[in-house]
Amino acid sequence: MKIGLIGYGNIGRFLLQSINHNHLIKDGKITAISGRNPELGQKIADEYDAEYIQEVNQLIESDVDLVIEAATVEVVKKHAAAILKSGKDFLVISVGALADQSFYEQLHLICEKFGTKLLLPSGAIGGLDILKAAKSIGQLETVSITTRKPPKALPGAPLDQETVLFSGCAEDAIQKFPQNINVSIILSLAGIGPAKTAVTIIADPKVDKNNHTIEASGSFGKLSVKVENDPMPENPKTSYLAVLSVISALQSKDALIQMG
Ligand SMILES: NC(=O)C1=CN([C@@H]2O[C@H](COP(=O)(O)OP(=O)(O)OC[C@H]3O[C@@H](n4cnc5c(N)ncnc54)[C@H](O)[C@@H]3O)[C@@H](O)[C@H]2O)C=CC1
Ligand SMILES: O=C([O-])CC(=O)C(=O)O
Repeated sequence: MKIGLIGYGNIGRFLLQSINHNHLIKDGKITAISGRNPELGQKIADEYDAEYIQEVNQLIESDVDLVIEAATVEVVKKHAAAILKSGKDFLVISVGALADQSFYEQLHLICEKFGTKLLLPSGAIGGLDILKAAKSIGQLETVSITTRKPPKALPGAPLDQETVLFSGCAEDAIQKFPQNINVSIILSLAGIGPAKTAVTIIADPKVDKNNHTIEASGSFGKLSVKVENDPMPENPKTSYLAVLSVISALQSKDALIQMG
């Protein structure tokens, strides 16, 4: 499997190391990378024996079988449709892009028509299988996520006191924190949607991990899951579990939610 990668930041670099150097994906190799900084891109491409392609449009025309996005919500919004129409599967980590229901449905139709898959790994959270089961024929009534991170992991957070930065629905949370609360959107997709999923974001100088607590209730009973994530060494905003979920999705060529 030839893989194209968009973004060579924290997650992208970890994937290059895991896949191209440590051979963690059987028969898989990142053969092309695309990103905004050509000088750095070429250097990283050389280091990992890949081709540097500046424009995503050219990556779409290349011979890769699967594209991984490890960049931003905006990149997904801009390129998802064209990637899936080109016959390539698309694995998205900035799942916040799918908060817009009409965009999500549009991609679903493209996947059906072009026989491609949108792969959405569980990212920095878990427990989504329970939500999916709970709503299969039962009633899933409430779903919430409380994210508690160190101030340095959240934009605009005061450094010295516990502060609630956001309280509202996932749809609004991802607008305000597009780099920090993608987890609320994968949770919404597995559960009751971004308008009904409750989100609280707390900056807490007393914690050193990225904590996510998910609570849900419905005809199945009640759910409570807390994950205390170690941050990535080079980007405290991102939890290590997020990149592990990408590796896991690639290893099984599967993901929690698949369209198409
Ligand atoms: N689903 C989840 O649970 C999680 C999702 N994320 C999301 O994953 C994404 C990547 O995270 P990190 O690697 O930690 O971030 P990062 O900031 O270390 O790397 C992102 C890279 O994307 C590049 N980039 C920005 N705009 C681009 C464009 N238009 N075209 C190509 N490259 C572009 C940047 O230059 C940077 O190198 C972020 O959107 C982050 O919010 C992060 C953690 C958990
Ligand atoms: O990595 C995390 O803990 C969560 C995160 O940044 C996101 O969902 O965007």
